[in-house]
Amino acid sequence: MAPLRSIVLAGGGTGGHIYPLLAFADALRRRFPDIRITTLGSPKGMENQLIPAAGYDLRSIPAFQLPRSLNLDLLRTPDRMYKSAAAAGEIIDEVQAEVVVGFGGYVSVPAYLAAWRRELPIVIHEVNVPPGVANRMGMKFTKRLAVGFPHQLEQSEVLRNARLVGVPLRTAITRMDRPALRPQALYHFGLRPDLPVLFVSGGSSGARTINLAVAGAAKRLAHAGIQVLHVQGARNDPFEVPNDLPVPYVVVPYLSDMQLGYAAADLMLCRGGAITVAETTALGMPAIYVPYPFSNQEQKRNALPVVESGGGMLVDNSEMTPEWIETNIIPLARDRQRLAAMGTAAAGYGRRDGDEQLLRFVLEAVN
Ligand SMILES: CC(=O)N[C@H]1[C@@H](OP(=O)(O)OP(=O)(O)OC[C@H]2O[C@@H](n3ccc(=O)[nH]c3=O)[C@H](O)[C@@H]2O)O[C@H](CO)[C@@H](O)[C@@H]1O
Repeated sequence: MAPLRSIVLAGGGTGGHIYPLLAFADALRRRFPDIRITTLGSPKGMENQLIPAAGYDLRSIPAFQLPRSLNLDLLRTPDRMYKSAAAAGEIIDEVQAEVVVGFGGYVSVPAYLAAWRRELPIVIHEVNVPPGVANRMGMKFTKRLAVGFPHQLEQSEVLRNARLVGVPLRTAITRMDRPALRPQALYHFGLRPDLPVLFVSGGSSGARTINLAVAGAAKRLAHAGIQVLHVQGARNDPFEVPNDLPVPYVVVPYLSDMQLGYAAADLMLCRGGAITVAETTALGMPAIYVPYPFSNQEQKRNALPVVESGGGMLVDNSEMTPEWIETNIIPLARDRQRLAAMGTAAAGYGRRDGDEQLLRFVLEAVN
């Protein structure tokens, strides 16, 4: 099989689209050290921080906003879409890309359109049910669809014939030896080795409801001997945590080295974003999922199979209160046996080879 020489990866907006793109870029680089990897992003998304920091070439193309629901008139009318597609096409031509792989987010649509006009192979990676608007538009241009989870094949008509590849995850996470990294991670955050750690993260943007509930339960958690490592989300308002707690409660705005958080944690409290679920299960991390309530139930669908297999708990956003935490999280965090059983069940659902499986699928498309 001839080596791939040049590829364009498109995806942007939040971490949920960008981290899989980066993990896939790493897999490409490992397999084809000389490959030219060009990423397409929009001027304002998180890709502008995350992609250059990971050492990849990011090209911005003019942004245009898609509606939350699919409307095909968009493909016929707006100038801005064609301006974006022209910009994407110029980049595709310049780098002589052999294939375009998209991960969703508005910026993927012009990349799909430009690749289709050039008759280049297009591969779409989708992690949600229902699929995101951008990827659903992309499906007009290609039948090469890859998904992250088994439930997507069952629950979405348009994804029924997709290839199940899993989610490309960062090797810092998939290749991590959690027990070995734990002492360093605890030291890094100033946490104690003798008490359980609750790791709180509301996805790439943070989650206000979870932040306020956990902060409101800070005293009760601390007096029960439970430490908290709390990622508040870079753009979220700060919240008050009492400063006279008997055990550590550590607040950080964002974790670039997410593996350190996972290594320090005994139990996670999180939203149900697809990449988060892929990571917790790949690591066998017991987790309490609080799905974001305003996104077509997609986060509930992500978390439900894990919870049904015994790997976690599911809580409605409206029930996420300090009282719920006291009643449910405190006993769980202190029950090592139950945590271990949940972790084993979560690991049974998780997979670590999404990057390699997607690479295989893309190479099939090119050859
Ligand atoms: C509100 C909303 O619409 N959220 C969507 C968004 O979630 P969101 O963008 O929050 O993405 P996910 O929860 O799927 O993934 C978050 C990613 O950010 C990383 N991370 C997070 C915090 C941090 O401090 N450091 C860090 O590295 C996590 O390790 C993970 O890799 O995209 C997901 C994937 O399309 C969807 O399933 C979610 O429904």
